[in-house]
Amino acid sequence: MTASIAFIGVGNMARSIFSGMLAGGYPADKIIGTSRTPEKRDYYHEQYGITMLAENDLAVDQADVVVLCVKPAQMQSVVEEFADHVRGDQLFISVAAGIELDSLAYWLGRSVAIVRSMPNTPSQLGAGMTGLIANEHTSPAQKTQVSELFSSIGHSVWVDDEAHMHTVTSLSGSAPAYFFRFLEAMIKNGEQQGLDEATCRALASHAMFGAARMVMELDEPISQLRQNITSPMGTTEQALLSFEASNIDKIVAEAMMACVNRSKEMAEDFSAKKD
Ligand SMILES: NC(=O)C1=CN([C@@H]2O[C@H](COP(=O)(O)OP(=O)(O)OC[C@H]3O[C@@H](n4cnc5c(N)ncnc54)[C@H](O)[C@@H]3O)[C@@H](O)[C@H]2O)C=CC1
Ligand SMILES: O=C(O)[C@@H]1CCC=N1
Repeated sequence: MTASIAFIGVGNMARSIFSGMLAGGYPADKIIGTSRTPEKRDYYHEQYGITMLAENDLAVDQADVVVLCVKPAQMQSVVEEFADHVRGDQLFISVAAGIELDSLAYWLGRSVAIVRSMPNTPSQLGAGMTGLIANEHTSPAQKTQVSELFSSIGHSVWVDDEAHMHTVTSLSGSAPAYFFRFLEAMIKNGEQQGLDEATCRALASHAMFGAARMVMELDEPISQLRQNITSPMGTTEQALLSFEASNIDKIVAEAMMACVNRSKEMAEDFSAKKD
C-alpha cells in the first residue's frame, strides 16, 4: 500500500522532494503539505494537486511518513507542538541541516523511527543526491522505504556515523550552490567577452553537465579526464595554471570547512541537550 507522506513546512526543499516524487509517479492524493500562509497553500494545491493544510498536527495524524522540512531554528517548536499526535508506527524523516537524531527523538517525545537526511534541490528533476542516517528504532523495512523514496528522486547513500552528515552537507547538500556560483562567474566573464547571457549559460552549463556525466559514467580517474583536455602549451593549461596560482585547493577546502563548521555550530545551537 502506498504510504501517506506529510511534508511539514513546504518551502524550497519540501517542494524539490515532492515535485520529484510526483514526476516519478507518486500519487498526489498520498502527499500532504503544510504551510501557515493561505496563498502558499492555494498555490501548492493548484500547482501540484497535493493536499495542503494549515495545521501540522492534522497532517501528522493522516501520515505514515512525516518529512520535517522547516528551518533548523524552527524545528524544536514545530515538533514539540505536534508531539502529542505522534504514533509509534510512524516514520519521521528530517531534512534539516545540523539537527541531530537525539534532539529530534527528544522533541518527538517517544521511541519512534527517525531518519536524518541531507538532500539537495536537484531532487526536483530526479537528479538529487541524499545522505542518510537512521536511529536505532528504524527497522530494515523502514530503511528500505526511505532508500526507495530518495532513489525515486535521485541517488542516496547511508552513512554509519552521524558526524559524517556534516561532510555530506559540504559535498552534496550545499554543493549545488557552489556550482551555481561558479557558473555565475563564468557567465559574467563570457558576457564581458561579448557573448549574450543565454548563449553563455548554455555553453557553460552544458560543459558542467557533460563533465559531471563523464565523472559518473566513465571509469577513469578525474585527473586523467582533466589531462585529456589539457594540451601541452594549449589553452586549458593556462586556465588551470591560473587556478593553481589562486590556490584552488585552499579556496575549496576553506569553503567546505566553513560549511561543515556552520553545520556543527547549528547542531550545538539547536540541540535538545541545551534544554
Ligand atoms: N534548500 C536546500 O537546498 C536544502 C535545505 N535543507 C533543509 O531543508 C529545510 C528547509 O529549508 P528550505 O526549504 O530551503 O527553507 P524554506 O524557508 O524555503 O522552507 C521552510 C518552510 O517552512 C515553513 N514553516 C515555518 N514554520 C512553520 C510552521 N510552524 N508550520 C508550517 N510551516 C512552517 C516556512 O513558511 C517555509 O515555507 C532546512 O531545515 C534546511 O536545512 C536541506 C538540504 C538542502
Ligand atoms: O544552507 C543550508 O543551511 C541548507 C542545508 C544544505 C543546503 N541548504
